[in-house]
Parts: sequence; structure tokens; C-alpha cells
Amino acid sequence: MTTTAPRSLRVGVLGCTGMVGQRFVQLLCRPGQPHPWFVLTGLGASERSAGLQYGAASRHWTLPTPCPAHVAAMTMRPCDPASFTDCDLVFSALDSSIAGTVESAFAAAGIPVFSNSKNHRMDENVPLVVPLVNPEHLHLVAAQQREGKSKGFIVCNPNCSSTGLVVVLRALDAAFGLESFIVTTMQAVSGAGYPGVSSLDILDNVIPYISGEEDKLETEPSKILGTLKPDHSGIHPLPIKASAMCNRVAVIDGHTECLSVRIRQRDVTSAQVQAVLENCALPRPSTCSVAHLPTLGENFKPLVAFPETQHDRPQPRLDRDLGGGFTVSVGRVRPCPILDFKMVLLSHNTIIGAAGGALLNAELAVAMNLISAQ
Ligand SMILES: NC(=O)C1=CN([C@@H]2O[C@H](COP(=O)(O)OP(=O)(O)OC[C@H]3O[C@@H](n4cnc5c(N)ncnc54)[C@H](OP(=O)(O)O)[C@@H]3O)[C@@H](O)[C@H]2O)C=CC1
Ligand SMILES: N[C@@H](CC(=O)OP(=O)(O)O)C(=O)O
Repeated sequence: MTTTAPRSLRVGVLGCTGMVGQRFVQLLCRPGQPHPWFVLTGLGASERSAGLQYGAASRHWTLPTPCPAHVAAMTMRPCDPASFTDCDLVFSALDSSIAGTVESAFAAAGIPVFSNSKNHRMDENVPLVVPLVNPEHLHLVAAQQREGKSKGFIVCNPNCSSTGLVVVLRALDAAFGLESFIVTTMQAVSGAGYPGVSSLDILDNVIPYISGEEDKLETEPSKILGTLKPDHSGIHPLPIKASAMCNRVAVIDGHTECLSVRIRQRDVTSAQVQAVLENCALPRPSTCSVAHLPTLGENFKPLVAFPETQHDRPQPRLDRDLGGGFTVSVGRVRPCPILDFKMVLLSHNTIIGAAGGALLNAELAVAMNLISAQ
């Protein structure tokens, strides 16, 4: 099978007016460089936006590139499957208060859903996929299709802080065996959506609480780093102990995380850990090549490891756009006097941590022949 043949699937974006929804529009409709496989056909958000043109409904445009004129002129639809029957798949960037039921309704109606929301992430037969880490988990969708008697399904990407974290943890687990970790996050304001945290709360400040976040960082990595059961009915989670502390900081985009790990292998040096991170490669599932997905350029690197000489990296302003926002970065690798090693990592929360991750998951599903035109 090939992952490079041109395709033309019609896609919708649910929750298209928000921080993540706008990223979907940007990634799908780059000026002069439309997505080679996906044509943006349907846009949906709340009843407040239905019937408006996208340009008017998304008037709080938050990205530095303008909204493409042809998208600004599209008419918004309500988020029900009957309004998206012309779409072969949908991306969901819906508020979690509504995402659970809406996404289930689309899957039941036969429309595959690639979701950013937390609602279905830990469902037994829903794959929780970071394409740079566990692409083979996508095979779980067959169990959903059997159960729901529908060609629809739901694929989730994890919490935006879990995403960068598991790219690093996977490399360490594969090389040395991972036993436990402690992570402290410094999360950008774009993670809270629009309008998010008030400027009077966040300027000149750090807020040491993000509702529900620590629990996700302590549970999602075990599922993502787990093993697909041989009958593709679920995941055996990786047994790891985890502790997370999450903070909101006055950064626009890019989540920074201080990580300490305990590994199983003894007598490992910092130089060996550094070498493993520097040589981190894309996973190679048997069914397709992640390296040939159209959104990832030639020679894409999932992880950039800064050497000891660049001891003040990664930094969000300098490094969040590495690899177009799809590359995770790590630095300051050194021994930890309590666990074994400590380091700092960074990932773009609305690109690889949200819309970009879901876009790669959909490309992967197409490459694995899990999706057909309606
Ligand atoms: N921001 C980030 O870094 C990340 C976000 N996520 C998740 O992605 C999802 C979107 O996040 P984000 O873009 O930040 O959120 P925003 O608050 O910026 O956007 C929410 C979107 O949901 C729509 N919406 C709200 N209520 C309803 C409703 N009742 N029916 C239909 N649509 C509705 C809004 O439409 P309208 O404009 O019409 O109100 C808007 O399009 C959330 O579930 C979030 O948890 C996941 C990873 C990272
Ligand atoms: N809570 C994350 C973003 C987010 O929406 O996460 P989740 O999809 O897990 O609720 C942040 O604030 O940065």
C-alpha cells in the first residue's frame, strides 16, 4: 500500500471558531498550498454561530496568518451529523461540555471523528494516538466499528501536555525501561481557549492550578505507551507511576515541562540518555509509513535534543515552531539526585498538541485504509 497517492476526501471541522478550530483551518488551507488529501467542506460550531459566515463567526481571529478569504465566506452549520453528510470525516475542536455526545452521534452516523477533546480519551476501544508515538493503536477503531455496526469511529489525541511528554517518555522507555516520572508543567495561555484566562490574572503572575490537568498527565501516558492487545480489542497500559504538577504561565503558545524519570536499567549515563533522545526516530508501524504523511516534510524529526552547550534551551518563543510546530524539543539532560535523570521539554500545544496531531492521525487513518469516501 502507498501513503503518497493523491486523495480527495471532504472534511469538516466542528468547533472551528475556537483556538484549536482556527488552527485546523490554518493547517488545512495554507495559502497556495492546500492540503493534498483533504478539502475543507463543512464548518460547525454552536447554535450562536450557525448560519453566519465563518469570517463573522470567528471574529476573534487569534493566528498571525489571515483567515483565507474562501473559508471566511463559508456558511457555518449546526454540529449535527445530518448537516455533515457530505463529509468523509470530521475534526472535532468542540468545547468538552458538548464534545462527548456530539462526537458519539457523528460516529454512530458513520462519520469518522478525530477529536481533541477529553471526553472519549480513556474509552476502552477508542485509540488515544500521538502519531509520533503509537500509530499502531489506530487498529482499535475496528472494535468500535464492530460494536457500533457503523463505519464511523472516534480517534482521540491526548491532552496537549501529555503529547510532548510521551514523545520523550517513549524514547526513554524503549531504550531503558520506564518505571516512574514526575513532571511539572508551565502551560501557555492558548491552552485555555479563547478568551481563556483574564489578563489581570495572568500578567505578572503564575497560576498553580489548571482544572483536571494533573489527573490527565498521570493517566494518559500509560494508555499511549501501552501495548495493543493481539485481538485489537483494547490496550494493555504500561505500568508506570506518575506525579504531575501543572501551572499556567504568561506565554502565548508552547507548553514547557520539567521532567524527572526513574528508569529500570542501571548504570546509565547522561551521555547515553542524550544520545537516545538525539536519535529518536519516527515509529514504524507495519501497515504504513508515518514518515510519508503529507503534513510532515522530508527529513522530519519528531524530537530535537539540545546539547549540553545550549544549556538555556528549549524555550517557548525560540523553539515552539521547530518542524512547523510538529517537532518536540528537549534539553538540560542531567542526573537527578532523587530519581535517575531530569530534563526540560517543550511542545506546541495547538499544533502537535491539538489540531496538528489530529490532522496527522487522520492522514495516518487514510494511509492505513481505515477511511473511505462517503
Ligand atoms: N487549546 C489547546 O491547546 C487545546 C485544546 N484542547 C481541547 O480542544 C477543544 C477546543 O479547545 P479550544 O479551541 O481551546 O476551545 P475554545 O473555547 O477556543 O473553542 C470552543 C469551540 O467549541 C464551540 N462550542 C462551544 N459550545 C458549543 C455548543 N454548545 N455546541 C457546538 N459548539 C460549541 C465554540 O463555538 P462558538 O464560537 O460558536 O461558541 C468553539 O468553536 C476543547 O475540548 C479543549 O479541551 C485539546 C488540546 C489542546
Ligand atoms: N487544559 C489544556 C488544554 C486542554 O484543553 O486540554 P484537554 O483537552 O485535556 O482538556 C491547557 O490548558 O493547556
